[in-house]
Amino acid sequence: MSCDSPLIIALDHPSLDAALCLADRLDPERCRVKVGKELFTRSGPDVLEALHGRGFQVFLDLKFHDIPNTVAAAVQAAAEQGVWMVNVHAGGGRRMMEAARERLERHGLETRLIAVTVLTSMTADDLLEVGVSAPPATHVERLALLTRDCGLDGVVCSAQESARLRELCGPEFLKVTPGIRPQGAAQGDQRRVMTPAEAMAAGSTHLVVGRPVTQAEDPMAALLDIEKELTPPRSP
Ligand SMILES: O=C(O)c1cc(=O)[nH]c(=O)n1[C@@H]1O[C@H](COP(=O)(O)O)[C@@H](O)[C@H]1O
Repeated sequence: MSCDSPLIIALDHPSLDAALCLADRLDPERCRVKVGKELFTRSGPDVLEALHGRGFQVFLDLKFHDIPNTVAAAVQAAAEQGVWMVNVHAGGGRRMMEAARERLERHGLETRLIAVTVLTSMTADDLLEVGVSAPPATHVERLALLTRDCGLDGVVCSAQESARLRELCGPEFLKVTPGIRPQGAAQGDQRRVMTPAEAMAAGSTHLVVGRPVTQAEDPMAALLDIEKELTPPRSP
């Protein structure tokens, strides 16, 4: 099933059963889902098969970061399981990203390949501590340009960086943005956040939303509230 919603719901659950319980409360025509490290490490590829069977397009978010050959093989393995999108860390560098992209091309795999720039939990101080003295926005720009140059489909970034990246890399370049917080929602461990409407206005192409939907009493209602916020009001 294909889906044209920009919403990607992060199934950050500790077990296959818990993730499917949540997925069964969502509509695959109104969102895609993201499977991350904890869920995949616990459940393995079974979770992908179960979600595909329910009609969801899946973003496999394992943020690969290793030597080029290892990452290319991992990206191929993900794509062969039919995932819609997979990601690597842009910090892995040009040869790693090019190897991953070339591997997909060589095997005719159409999975979208994107790269994480600077995690939305990172502040300028966090970057400084790992040897990056540039402000987060500058480092994101550098990594996004490198990612585009390597022929990837887009980046994961904070919505606060989407507008600048739309200018630099063009509107077609995917800007997948976590750190989305509807008005009044708890920020949690996220630092560079925006509301869904602000993020789309800034040029994000996809919004990754976790806890504001998954922890809601009625997840589908929370998703529809976000959808409503994104739909421009009709003129009278
Ligand atoms: O790659 C990601 O999806 C990601 C990158 C990033 O920089 N920040 C970030 O929060 N994420 C993921 O996006 C989701 C955000 O979840 P919430 O903070 O609960 O909305 C989590 O699954 C994170 O792993």
